[in-house]
Amino acid sequence: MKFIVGSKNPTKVNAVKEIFHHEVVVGLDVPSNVSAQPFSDEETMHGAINRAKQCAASEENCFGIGLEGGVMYVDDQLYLCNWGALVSPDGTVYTASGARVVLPKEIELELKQGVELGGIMDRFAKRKGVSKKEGAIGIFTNDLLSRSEMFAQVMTLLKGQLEYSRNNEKCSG
Ligand SMILES: O=P(O)(O)OP(=O)(O)OP(=O)(O)OC[C@H]1O[C@@H](n2cnc3c(O)ncnc32)[C@H](O)[C@@H]1O
Ligand SMILES: [Mg+2]
Repeated sequence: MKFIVGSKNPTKVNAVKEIFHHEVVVGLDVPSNVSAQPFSDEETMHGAINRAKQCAASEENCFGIGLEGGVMYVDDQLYLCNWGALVSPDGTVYTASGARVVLPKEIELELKQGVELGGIMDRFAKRKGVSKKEGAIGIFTNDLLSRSEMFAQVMTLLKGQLEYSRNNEKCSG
């Protein structure tokens, strides 16, 4: 079965390949239909769902996957957040969120001025292409957890939910 991921970002495509390693996995650029820099759990989740639905609709009988990064407040502290969505060929939508990490105040201030986190992170970490490699989560965990590993965890949550619902359908059917 083919898995179409709504991004060409290697951290996302590789995470799906790692978890669905027996399947055909391809990246497809589709719009998230939310802000380039989502600013809440809800907006980030909808970005993931929008991407997954477009991927699932792009071909017959395939799975669509959307992975979306964003930021969200808990009280007055800004966190990095991540969401994933999987749409099965029958149109069922599964969602899961990833690990969160606190973002420093100076990054929050730049984000509030409308700058995307990807660009901010490169300047902050004095590295290039952070969003396509270790990610903000890699930088702020001293490279203990990469963006790809975090997305792989989200994919595990989605795969597990898909398997759970298939097993339960069998039991009740
Ligand atoms: O091509 P796409 O799939 O859009 O990949 P992206 O890197 O832009 O990823 P998102 O749209 O999901 O993320 C929204 C913004 O937040 C940035 N971002 C999210 N998580 C990040 C992370 O862990 N490290 C660096 N930037 C991150 C990202 O670069 C974007 O500017
Ligand atoms: Mg983006």
